[in-house]
Amino acid sequence: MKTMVIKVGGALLACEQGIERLFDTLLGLKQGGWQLVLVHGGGVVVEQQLSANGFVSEKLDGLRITPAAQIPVVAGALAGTANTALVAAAAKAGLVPVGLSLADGEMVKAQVLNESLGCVGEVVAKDATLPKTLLQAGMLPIISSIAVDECGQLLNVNADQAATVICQLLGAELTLLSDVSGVLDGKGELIPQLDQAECDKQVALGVIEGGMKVKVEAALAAAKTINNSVRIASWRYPEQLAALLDGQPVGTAVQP
Ligand SMILES: Nc1ncnc2c1ncn2[C@@H]1O[C@H](COP(=O)(O)OP(=O)(O)O)[C@@H](O)[C@H]1O
Ligand SMILES: CC(=O)N[C@@H](CCC(=O)OP(=O)(O)O)C(=O)O
Repeated sequence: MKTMVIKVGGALLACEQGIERLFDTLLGLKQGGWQLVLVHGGGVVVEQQLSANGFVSEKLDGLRITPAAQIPVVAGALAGTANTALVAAAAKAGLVPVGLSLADGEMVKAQVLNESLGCVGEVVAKDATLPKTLLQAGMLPIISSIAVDECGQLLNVNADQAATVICQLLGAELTLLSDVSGVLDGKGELIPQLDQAECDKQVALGVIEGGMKVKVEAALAAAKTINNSVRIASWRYPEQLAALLDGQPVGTAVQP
């Protein structure tokens, strides 16, 4: 059976209608014969909860600097608030979700990415037993981007990088759904196709930056591993979800 990893992030967690439409789409894809894994971020929820706890948060090149004192709040926001909200909505839509984080079932191996970012992790694929077992049972794994390293330290992983690693783990297709309709050029127009050379050019020009730079780099890494294009599109627009359901081209195709 074909497997697709779908990643959602951005303001989705604050958009009830968006969540409902997403799971209706996932239900349609499942009925169309796809095995699905949902990987999620929730930067908006992280920011709300850090600020409610009196923390100020900063990003560096699209990655959140995560001091050790903040990781309990970040883990609570992503593996708790965001994950359970998505599990609840998936169950309501008639799917059989299982809420997980990257820390479960030895799916990945994690380590600190760079001491200067604090408790931020980088991950590589390890053992696919857990998600494969759940998929065979017809369930929908919903995975947050919280990992644990070999010392038992909780780590905050960018959710696009988390999705790439789960895609690599399963040899699955990958679709990254964001707030924006895809990668945009200097005039704000959608770039339908992007390869490494074009990506390097747009990054050097400063057209692709911040969270989108992290996303495109994660998409390129995944595309090369699976030797297939990776889609960057949006959960926001019903017509993009409909196209995804119909197997039509949508958003930006990142080419290996
Ligand atoms: N060339 C670009 N095309 C589209 N978005 C871009 C581009 N460069 C930077 N961005 C920014 O990247 C954001 C998407 O990245 P991010 O916020 O990390 O998404 P998500 O939270 O969905 O993972 C956009 O909302 C936009 O502000
Ligand atoms: C290290 C790092 O940047 N972690 C991200 C994890 C969540 C995420 O990636 O959320 P989106 O997909 O909504 O952007 C963060 O703390 O915001």
